[in-house]
Amino acid sequence: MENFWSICLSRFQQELSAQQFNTWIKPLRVETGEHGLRVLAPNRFVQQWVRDRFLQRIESLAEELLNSSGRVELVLMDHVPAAAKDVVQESQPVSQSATKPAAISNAAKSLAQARKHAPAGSGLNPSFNFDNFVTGRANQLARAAALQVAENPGTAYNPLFIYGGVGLGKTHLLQAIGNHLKLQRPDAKIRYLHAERYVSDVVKAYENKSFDEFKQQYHSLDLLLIDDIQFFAKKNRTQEEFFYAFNSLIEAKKQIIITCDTYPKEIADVDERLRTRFSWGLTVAVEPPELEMRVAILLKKAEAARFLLHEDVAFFIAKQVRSSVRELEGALNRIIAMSNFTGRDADVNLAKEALKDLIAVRGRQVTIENIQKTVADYYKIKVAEMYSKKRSRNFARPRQIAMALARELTNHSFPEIGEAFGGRHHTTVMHACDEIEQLRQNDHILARDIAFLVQVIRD
Ligand SMILES: Nc1ncnc2c1ncn2[C@@H]1O[C@H](COP(=O)(O)OP(=O)(O)OP(=O)(O)O)[C@@H](O)[C@H]1O
Repeated sequence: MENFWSICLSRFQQELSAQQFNTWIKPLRVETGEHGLRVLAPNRFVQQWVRDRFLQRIESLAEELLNSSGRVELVLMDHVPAAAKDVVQESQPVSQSATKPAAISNAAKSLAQARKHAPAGSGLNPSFNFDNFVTGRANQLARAAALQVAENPGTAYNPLFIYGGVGLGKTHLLQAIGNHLKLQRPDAKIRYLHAERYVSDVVKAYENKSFDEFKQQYHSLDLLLIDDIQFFAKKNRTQEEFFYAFNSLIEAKKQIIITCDTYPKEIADVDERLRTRFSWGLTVAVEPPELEMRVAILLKKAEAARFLLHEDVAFFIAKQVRSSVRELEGALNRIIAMSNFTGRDADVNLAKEALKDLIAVRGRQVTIENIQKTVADYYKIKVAEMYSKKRSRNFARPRQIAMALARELTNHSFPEIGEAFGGRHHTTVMHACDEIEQLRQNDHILARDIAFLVQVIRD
């Protein structure tokens, strides 16, 4: 079953955007049910969404890979007593087994009871915790702050704002905080949600004229964990509601933790008063992990999957996949799947084969031209300024960054890079590389920009 699911995950990863994959597919779990495959969703929202959009695909994968009839149950994962769980399956007609109406209504009652007495729907996924979060230079500050907040919610840093590129562990940390507090204080009202979910809750409250209920739900939390807040862009009504929720929670010394793909001041199309508030507490970055940390992550993930990963293979993967931990996981899953299906030992040759598309794409994509274009786009200047002699800082700095990235991400020599930048002398390129390296150490915004550019260039 584990093999089947890891293949499904890598298929979905290829077919969906990172955002969709992360939000809808990643939180699912699978097990063997009475009638075949059973997929568990962490909450009703995910359940509904997956049923509407992805269930058919999961069924066709089950048919293809497991030779099964393709029937898949889709049920809720947690907080639901056994009797009530049946109702969830029955009332959402994914499972076809018949239950008498009286049994349904009894079980429905117990579900309602369970909901009433359970802490506010948490949206937490217990598989993300501090123990399985690998720490290194790239994330040690973020982890320390997260742990501190999990230990002292509402008093340490409020809000805690975690930002960084895609697939670098922001959601993992957010969930780890929720799970940690849940263990310490089982009665705490904790809610994890993706910003898109908040937007859709606002829309629903609007449609149903149920803002009082909406407010009651959010303003009474002890811990609000909200993921990918950049999704609030241009959603004015959502921003307004969040502004009230934010003020009310902070005033009551309830903890808020926010993740975002960028630094608070730079979130596009979000009201200034919210952006300012996001920086009230502590803002911490997660950066792409360095080589040794990538290896450590791979070894940890392999161990969790009970797969023997040789260290040389881990180094091989870590050298190929540099930008995000999600990609690292995807690469590892491919290798595990290939090794399990062919019965071959997972050595470097097998890894090369399993990752050959990825290696080919990477090799093709990273060119000096691509770097120049990406950096120019990012800084909103013309690509021609990469070759021009203009010395104004607006052009010179992006040009230097592009040179440094060309050195870092391609095998070109200093003279070749100089040539590609309008025939500059190789010492100019060397100087640019040194200067950018210095700046990266001291200017965290620039370091963040460069980390982002590296991800885009490699993707
Ligand atoms: N330091 C780490 N140790 C162990 N696993 C990690 C680490 N960082 C990330 N991961 C894993 O990588 C995957 C992607 O991480 P996560 O979803 O938290 O990224 P993210 O930063 O929230 O991405 P996005 O911006 O796309 O939402 C997850 O499975 C997570 O468990």
